[in-house]
Amino acid sequence: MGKILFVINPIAGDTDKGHLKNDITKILGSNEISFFETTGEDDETKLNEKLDDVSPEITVACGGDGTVNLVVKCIIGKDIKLGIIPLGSANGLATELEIPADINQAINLYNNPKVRTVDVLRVNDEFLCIHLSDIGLNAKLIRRFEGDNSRGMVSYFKHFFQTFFSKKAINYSFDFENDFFQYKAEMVVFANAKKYGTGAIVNPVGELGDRKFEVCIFQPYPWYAFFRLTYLFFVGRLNYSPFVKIVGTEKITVTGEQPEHLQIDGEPIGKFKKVKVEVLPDQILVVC
Ligand SMILES: Nc1ncnc2c1ncn2[C@@H]1O[C@H](COP(=O)(O)OP(=O)(O)OP(=O)(O)O)[C@@H](O)[C@H]1O
Repeated sequence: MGKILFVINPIAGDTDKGHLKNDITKILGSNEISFFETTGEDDETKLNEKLDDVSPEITVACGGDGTVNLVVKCIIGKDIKLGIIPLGSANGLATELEIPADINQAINLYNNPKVRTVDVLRVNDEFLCIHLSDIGLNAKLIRRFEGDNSRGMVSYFKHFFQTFFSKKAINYSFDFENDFFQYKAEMVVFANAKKYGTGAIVNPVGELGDRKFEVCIFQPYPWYAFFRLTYLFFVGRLNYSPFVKIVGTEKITVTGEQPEHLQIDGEPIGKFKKVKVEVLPDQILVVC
């Protein structure tokens, strides 16, 4: 086994990671291991320097989806495999890949690593998304929550209700290279995967390595449809709702009548009127 670099986000998930390095060294003692800690500032440049220095075979994101996204940005196009130790408040990709939530079991995977190929999405020619991105309702909620120092579940639900009760639908045009349509929508999801870290299955037909992604369009619905919609969300049957359109594609440009919040892999990116998404097939080998 070649070198393994562990990228630790010390603040992810708000948990104590004091034992992490020791646990990794104990479980993987016979391997050549190095560590890199994120600071939240200029991590991409610093991690790229570390990768040049260490030349690892595997780089393991120890954190949530934001840390995974950082590692993917730095290893894409290089001959380096991705690993994940799920330590974030949102571990959407790790859950999707069925990486054990038990940290020691997740570390133990590197004693006998098996890999699978996953696609990556490129957003507005600039950002990479490996899990889920969306514009509208959810992105606005994430932006509000991230901007609140008080975090935690109480804060999350406060922002959830504030965002939910002030939601509005706007007109979007959907330009698939060989098709074009317009809909009013409250939220548009660009889904490489199936489900959010909460377990809500936004894209029942999602597959991480199918060389395409799905556009999930949430249209406005009457209040009484809320309960069925929530049920369908959690049992993975949103494609049975008349208010949700799910379309598979390799490329799309979505243009809203006004700029809307965009989030990528759980990180708020800003407001955009136009969002172009394309799949980069078979980009990453991930240990799972
Ligand atoms: N040392 C640090 N101090 C402060 N912020 C950091 C640090 N290292 C990374 N970050 C920030 O952590 C975020 C990524 O967190 P990640 O998604 O992996 O975990 P998380 O627990 O799910 O976090 P969040 O709830 O913020 O999404 C990025 O916004 C990144 O800039």
